[in-house]
Amino acid sequence: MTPHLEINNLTMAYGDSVIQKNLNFTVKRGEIFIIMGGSGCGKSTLLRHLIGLLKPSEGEILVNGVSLWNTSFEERNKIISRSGVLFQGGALWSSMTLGENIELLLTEYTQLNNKQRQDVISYKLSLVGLSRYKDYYPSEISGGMRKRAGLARAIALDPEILFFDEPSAGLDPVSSRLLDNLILELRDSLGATIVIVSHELASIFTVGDNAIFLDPTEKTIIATGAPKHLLESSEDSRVIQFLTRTI
Ligand SMILES: Nc1ncnc2c1ncn2[C@@H]1O[C@H](COP(=O)(O)OP(=O)(O)OP(=O)(O)O)[C@@H](O)[C@H]1O
Repeated sequence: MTPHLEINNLTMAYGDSVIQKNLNFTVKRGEIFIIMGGSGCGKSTLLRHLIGLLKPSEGEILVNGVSLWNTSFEERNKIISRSGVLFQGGALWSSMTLGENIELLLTEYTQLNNKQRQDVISYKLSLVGLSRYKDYYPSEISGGMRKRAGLARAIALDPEILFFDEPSAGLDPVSSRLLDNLILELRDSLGATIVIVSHELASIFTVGDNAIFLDPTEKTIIATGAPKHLLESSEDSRVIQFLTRTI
């Protein structure tokens, strides 16, 4: 079966500054895949490449077997429109209610009429436990609720693949655990593939089916596998140190 994502010999750079090189990995359909590594190693940069915001210096990214950059502009936009993204902080539009935040995407990208849009908004907010908050502004709800609202917006267009950048950043341990449970529920109910940048160990071990570990010095992947398996069997001190740290 074709992997949902296939990354071949990817090198990423800002100008002359190479961030990571020779990255090779695949993400299976329906998998929760974690991109991990210490601060500044290039996790968010990789995520920005996977969602088509940045163009590789070398190598290619295949989505369902189709190269993201070796294709037409229209085809690339079509691929990108089938993915949902939750950036750090939730990134909701603060001048709009939660309902309006979702509605904007539906108006832009679908032909749904007003009644259908309201039904989708109610359904997506109910999936993340925010049914009663449709008319609230982001500033009127908690940080954990804002993350969930961002999640509702990320799934507004029924994406096949979801990308999350540090979803539990800034959350207390309880909200973080609730968000992990929600991510698992969404994977099961939507059947979506989920790619998460994270350095939160509790979250990595709870939701991760598979993972890569980026190293800032070698500037490439130094470990691949299920996080629990890496913890038990990796012999690389950098990986073990990361997976057993206490902060
Ligand atoms: N737009 C940019 N232009 C130039 N350099 C950048 C840009 N964005 C990030 N970088 C650099 O690329 C490197 C990787 O950054 P990136 O944010 O991808 O790392 P990260 O692993 O996600 O870090 P963190 O865990 O701290 O969020 C860093 O050295 C950063 O300074």
